[in-house]
Amino acid sequence: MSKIDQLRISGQLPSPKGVALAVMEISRRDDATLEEVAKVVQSDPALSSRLLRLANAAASGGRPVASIREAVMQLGMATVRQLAMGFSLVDQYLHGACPAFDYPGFWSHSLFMAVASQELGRLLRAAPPEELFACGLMAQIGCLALATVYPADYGAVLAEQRAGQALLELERQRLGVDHTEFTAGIMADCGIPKTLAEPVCYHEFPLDSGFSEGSRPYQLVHLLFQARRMADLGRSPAAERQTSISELMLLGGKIGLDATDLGEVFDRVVGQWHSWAELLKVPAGQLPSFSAMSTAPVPRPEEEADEARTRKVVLLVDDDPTGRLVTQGLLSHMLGCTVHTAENGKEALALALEVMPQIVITDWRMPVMDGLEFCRALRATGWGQSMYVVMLTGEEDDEKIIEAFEAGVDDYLTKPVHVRALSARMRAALHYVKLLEAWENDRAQLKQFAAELAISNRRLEHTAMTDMLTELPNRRAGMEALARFWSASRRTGRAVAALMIDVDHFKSINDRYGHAVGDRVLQCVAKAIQSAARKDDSVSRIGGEEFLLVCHDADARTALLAAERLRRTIKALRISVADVDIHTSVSIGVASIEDGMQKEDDMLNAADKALYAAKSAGRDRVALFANGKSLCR
Ligand SMILES: Nc1nc2c(ncn2[C@@H]2O[C@H](COP(=O)(O)OP(=O)(O)OP(=O)(O)O)[C@@H](O)[C@H]2O)c(=O)[nH]1
Repeated sequence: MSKIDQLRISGQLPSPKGVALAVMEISRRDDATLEEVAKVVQSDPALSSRLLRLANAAASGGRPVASIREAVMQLGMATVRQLAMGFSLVDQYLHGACPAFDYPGFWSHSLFMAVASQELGRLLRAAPPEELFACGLMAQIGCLALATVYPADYGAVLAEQRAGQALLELERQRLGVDHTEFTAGIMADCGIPKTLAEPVCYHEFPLDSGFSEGSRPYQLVHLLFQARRMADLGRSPAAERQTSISELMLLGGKIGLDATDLGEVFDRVVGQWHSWAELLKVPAGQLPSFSAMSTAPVPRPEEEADEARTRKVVLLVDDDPTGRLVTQGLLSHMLGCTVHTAENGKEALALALEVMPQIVITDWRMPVMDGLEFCRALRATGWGQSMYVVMLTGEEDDEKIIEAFEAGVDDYLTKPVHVRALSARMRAALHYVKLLEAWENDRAQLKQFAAELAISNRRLEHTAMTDMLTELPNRRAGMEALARFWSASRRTGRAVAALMIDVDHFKSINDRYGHAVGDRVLQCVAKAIQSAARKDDSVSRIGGEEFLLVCHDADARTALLAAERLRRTIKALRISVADVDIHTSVSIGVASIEDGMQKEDDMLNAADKALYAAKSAGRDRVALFANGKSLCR
């Protein structure tokens, strides 16, 4: 004999009493009439008013139902029996022996589920709404039964249960039986037909039911699951409501309920829940309207506040409008993403370029361009490389999944989309996006550092190679230029010449006018040399009042002519500083590349010798050193 049978025989299982029991007995007889049932019901004022209320709700819009007989006729014998049972149980078990079991809370939740089942049933025409009311009310009666029969052990089970953990496993471990078995047993005792009792027993895990999609039990089990989730929302903390709403929207899509219908049903259910709770003396908390809850900002922990400010952009591609709407709702409400939607890959590709999403969630099978083609096209672009792509698929086949990964998807999610699976996948996607952002940030910073470094290196280099007074290349730069010109000449066979220019009697300018005026004279001479030189020649300041001009493609004659021109230019300079006009002159030593010269220094030394000759010859003149001799002009 099963545990339940033993308990039933010993009278320990929760069971209806009084009028409900009598209704049950009568309705079991084949010759029972509605009049008999009505008569018994009338003897219980509480039951009478409750049945009248339901009958009037069922007849909404029509003539009000005033008599119990009419109410019983309207509801039908089976429904009256089920309701009588349910109400009888509520009345008897508002308190109990298990201190850990929240009896009023249990009935409040069951009542919410009853009203939600009824209203969903009315909308979807899945079963008579009043029968669904009774089913909703009794859907978790097994929990009450376990708390009643095993108060201590069940208390321990409840204490052990972690947030979000299903009770069934714990119950089986501790008690050797779970609440769904008790629910099934009690529903059978109450005469609830198997066609209703079975979906009720599977309502917590509809996917385990194995009911074929589209069948009536399938519809019922999902309807009850939806009703259960609505009831769960009734008691969930404010911070979790948006997640629950998103899940409800997802589930609603499965039973053909769009977001507007769902919102309307939910608000209606809450209203009825309150008046039923008053009637049955069970608590019912206050709830904001469905739309208020779905648009309320989600309270987030401190560390997530930044993330909330920078909403992630998601592109959702799905040709199924319901699936798209539901997933969009989950992404925006639950995860705070900005969601753009497209109906096929082609449309999505254009939209991706426009909105640059960080995450792409795409269906596989779509008209025009399917998810696989879309993903390949996206990955072929430069800008689509770093987007995180999740493929929605009904395919479980490994080969197919591999094909998707080869097309460039980062992850996949099996359809129908479940809220927990979507959240888990989105967690991974958001983690990737966060890392990518951090990396891009680092890269941008590195780029900036590199640019700053390059600028400062250029500045340093400029400083190291430039004479600060005249802003001409300094000696080091002048020597490097000389070496370059020399090598180029060697390579091309073209001539090269060096002109060493020295300001005459510069010391006396310093002595007479002061250092600052001397500086000014040096600047003016430097400028004059620079202006006289050809664009590609090299001018540098190689000593205090000494400059070097290196001319490419210049033989001795050309260099001499240039030097003479330069000497005259400087001689003609009128340098005005502090109301004084200063005139100066330069001596220039010229040398050009000659046979026998081994390196650039040989030419430089030759120019130096020529300069010495020019100075010695009286200054303000040009001298050439060629073939081992200096010649002054
Ligand atoms: N104002 C100023 N004077 C400088 C600078 N660099 C070197 N001098 C001066 O330039 C003068 C060079 O004098 P000298 O080497 O005797 O040459 P000089 O007077 O031009 O005589 P000759 O070259 O023989 O014509 C020195 O008095 C240095 O102090 C500078 O940057 N600014």
